[in-house]
Amino acid sequence: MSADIHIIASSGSWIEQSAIDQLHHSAVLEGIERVVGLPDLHAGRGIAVGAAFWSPGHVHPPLVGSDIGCGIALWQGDLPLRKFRADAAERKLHGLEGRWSGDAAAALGDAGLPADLMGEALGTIGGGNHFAELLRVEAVLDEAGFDASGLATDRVLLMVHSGSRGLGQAILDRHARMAGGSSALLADGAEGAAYLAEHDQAMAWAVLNRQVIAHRFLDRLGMAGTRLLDICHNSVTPHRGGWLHRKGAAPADKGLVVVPGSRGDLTYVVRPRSEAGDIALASLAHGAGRKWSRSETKGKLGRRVTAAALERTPLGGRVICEDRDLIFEEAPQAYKDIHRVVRDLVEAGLVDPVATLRPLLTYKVRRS
Ligand SMILES: Nc1nc2c(ncn2[C@@H]2O[C@H](COP(=O)(O)O)[C@@H](O)[C@H]2O)c(=O)[nH]1
Ligand SMILES: [Mn+2]
Repeated sequence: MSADIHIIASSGSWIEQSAIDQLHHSAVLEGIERVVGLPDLHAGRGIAVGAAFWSPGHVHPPLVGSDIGCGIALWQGDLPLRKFRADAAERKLHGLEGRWSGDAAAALGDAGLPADLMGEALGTIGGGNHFAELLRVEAVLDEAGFDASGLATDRVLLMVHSGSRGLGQAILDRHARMAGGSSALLADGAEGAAYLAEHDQAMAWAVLNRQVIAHRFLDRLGMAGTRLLDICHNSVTPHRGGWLHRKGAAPADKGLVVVPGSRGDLTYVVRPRSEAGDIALASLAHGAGRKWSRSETKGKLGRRVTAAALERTPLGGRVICEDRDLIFEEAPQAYKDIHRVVRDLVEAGLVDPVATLRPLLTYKVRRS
């Protein structure tokens, strides 16, 4: 039997057939009863990204994926925007790839995690589309919502997108090996419970990771900061008596959400509508979503654009990315139109936009 599939996107939105095919494959997995595709839907490695899946009694580790707990945190720095200098910030952002010099064991212990749980990777962004980005408020779209958000128009903001690094991958691999052919685990069986316990640790580790990354960046820039939100978009959590898998989907039941476009486009801060009910499985788009795969992007841009040109963005932002392949793979052109994605969420009655944010400097990786 196939689950009910609901896709939230207008007819003009960019949704590839391969992503819809992947939703159909997931819809026949054991115990899956509801599937929702969000406007950032795109094909992933076997499982569509930008989607939510609900089952009354089964948990499927592949529907969360390898980067368990991946998410986005938004911090507000105490540096007044008028004092921000991109050249100085760029000079200061060094030495962030190596091991954190803080007390990882104590930080892990304080977060309720084993003191030796991958302390060596704590506070590192990782590769792919993970990033840390400095931004400022571009426009206030809802005065009352903005006042309640804690955001200020005259401060530098820091957005951190990272996850559980190798930890989530190891958990997924272990359970995939044990499961053999089928990915279904009974949530109240021994193996399901073991996966959920490890998943919860990886979620907590990822939240702590984003916190340490933010502290490292703020510290380098000589700022203090306050965390305004932290939202996981890869998870499986209890929902309406069953289990809700989110694969690249932000929760609509945890307060304000940031929906980033790309390093060359705006980010939206949105307030989920409480009256939206469960039409989207309490989930929202977690970004713009990819329009082109990584290899496609390199091929399409390779001859037309230089790596140096990609170090500056159409909105005047800067990019620190000393990995030549990655700077192409993550080019703004590879992503869908964020304004359209957010408009689809608004038209579906799921969110009210509060503000937009403009990127000033995006940090991906340094080699030295
Ligand atoms: N502001 C920025 N947004 C970015 C950047 N790179 C990607 N993105 C957006 O984030 C989501 C994250 O997707 P995930 O599937 O990897 O979790 C992606 O869909 C883009 O819209 C960036 O450098 N800056
Ligand atoms: Mn992510």
